[in-house]
Amino acid sequence: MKVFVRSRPTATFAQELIEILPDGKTVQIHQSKGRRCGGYHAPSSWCFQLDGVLHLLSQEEVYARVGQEVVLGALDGYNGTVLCFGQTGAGKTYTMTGTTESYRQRGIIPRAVEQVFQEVAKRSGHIFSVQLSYLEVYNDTLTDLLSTLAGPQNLAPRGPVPPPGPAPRPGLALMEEPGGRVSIRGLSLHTVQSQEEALDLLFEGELNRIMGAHAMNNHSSRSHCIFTLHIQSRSRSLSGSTFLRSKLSLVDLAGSERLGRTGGAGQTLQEATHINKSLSFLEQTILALADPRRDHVPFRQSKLTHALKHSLGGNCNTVLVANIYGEETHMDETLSTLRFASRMKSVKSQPSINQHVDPALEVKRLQKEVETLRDELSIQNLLVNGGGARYQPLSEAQQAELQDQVQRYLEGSLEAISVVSVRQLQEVFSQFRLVVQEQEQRVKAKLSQTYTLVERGRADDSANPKVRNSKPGSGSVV
Ligand SMILES: Nc1ncnc2c1ncn2[C@@H]1O[C@H](COP(=O)(O)OP(=O)(O)OP(=O)(O)O)[C@@H](O)[C@H]1O
Repeated sequence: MKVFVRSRPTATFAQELIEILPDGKTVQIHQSKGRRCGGYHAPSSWCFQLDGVLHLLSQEEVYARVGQEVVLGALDGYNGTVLCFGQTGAGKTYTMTGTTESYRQRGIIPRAVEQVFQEVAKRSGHIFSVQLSYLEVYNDTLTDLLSTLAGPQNLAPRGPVPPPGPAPRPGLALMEEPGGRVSIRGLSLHTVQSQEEALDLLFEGELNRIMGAHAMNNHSSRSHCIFTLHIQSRSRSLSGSTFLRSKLSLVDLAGSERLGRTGGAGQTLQEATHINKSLSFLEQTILALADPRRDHVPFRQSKLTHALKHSLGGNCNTVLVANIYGEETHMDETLSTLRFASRMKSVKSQPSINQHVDPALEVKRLQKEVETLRDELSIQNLLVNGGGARYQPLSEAQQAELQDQVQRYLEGSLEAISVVSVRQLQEVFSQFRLVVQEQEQRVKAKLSQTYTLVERGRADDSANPKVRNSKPGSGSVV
């Protein structure tokens, strides 16, 4: 897995405590004097090796490092996930969605949508279909952020067909299918044809997200959100029945909070408890995934980890952005975010292309192949074993049938002529000869309306040019 660290810009960045090494990939944390970590005597420094430190980089630069490759992979049929993780207020939503105040500050999701549609326009050799869904996990409950827009046709086609009339909004449920695949029953899928349509849905979903204010962020996400693009593509040139289907999941996790610091009470406190609990389950899951001796990974401990089962490792290209707020007062949170990041880095994934076969098209293809093989076999039998059929002339009806086939073949309405005997083969060839002769006659007749046709090699014409006008607007052709 790829892991980056992004620091939120601040005038009071703790540069003595957070050292970014010149390789741009290593962060060293130095202990401040007399400091203890979590009640223990902490070592004097920690070193974290990552894939990149995104310090004071613009949204565009962050996208180029974090998002571009994963999006290209998704268009090639690989599942991809980008996750933002970190303490509250460290810049996860800014990284993932950006701000609506300025177009330049748009985040990974709108840029990924833009790149997907740009690539779709470039790849004219493929037919693409793009659908999206937007899921929220709030207090361990799943919510469809786009359910208000979902017609019954958009709901995942599982379970009994709903009765006509306004669709009741079913609760979402995580379903584990026989092959271990996790799907979310009831989550609406929306087909989008353009970047604009996709962004409209993103903003609609954003409006439905649960946000709250607390001492450290007055616009804090109180839930985990998973925006997913479902991409399907089929080659225009290959008439085969295979197609590619991939999922690009863009995940904005709620931030970990130290309850005393955020000053929450009542609902905010309850939310924070849920957020911290689900993040701690996420850490346990990552720990298990990173440990090759563990054969059980506790994905089902929480809705968040269960929903992310196929987005963490497995056959997916996963990138984590660990957001930190590099001020001295947040050193404990920074340290724990970096620890999470380095655990995530040791999780192995094996990205593989998601190729599928369309069963209906595959049956048609196989039926056609069986027919062709049967025809070839009967010709082979006739050629090898002989047999009376070869010498029997075709009946008039058989000849007419073949003639009709040849005509339709030449017009383009018939893909192949069906031939099962040498006699028929000969008849097809003679039909072709007839067609060519008729064409020749027609061309000659047309030319002689305008030109005088002269035979090549005639003595009195030997000095003639090949085409000679005999009257204005006409000539002769050799
Ligand atoms: N790289 C950055 N550049 C400019 N502003 C930033 C950056 N990162 C974060 N901010 C600003 O910091 C504030 C908090 O960021 P944001 O809401 O993204 O944090 P968060 O990690 O999503 O918090 P929470 O977990 O509480 O939802 C926002 O006003 C955001 O615009």
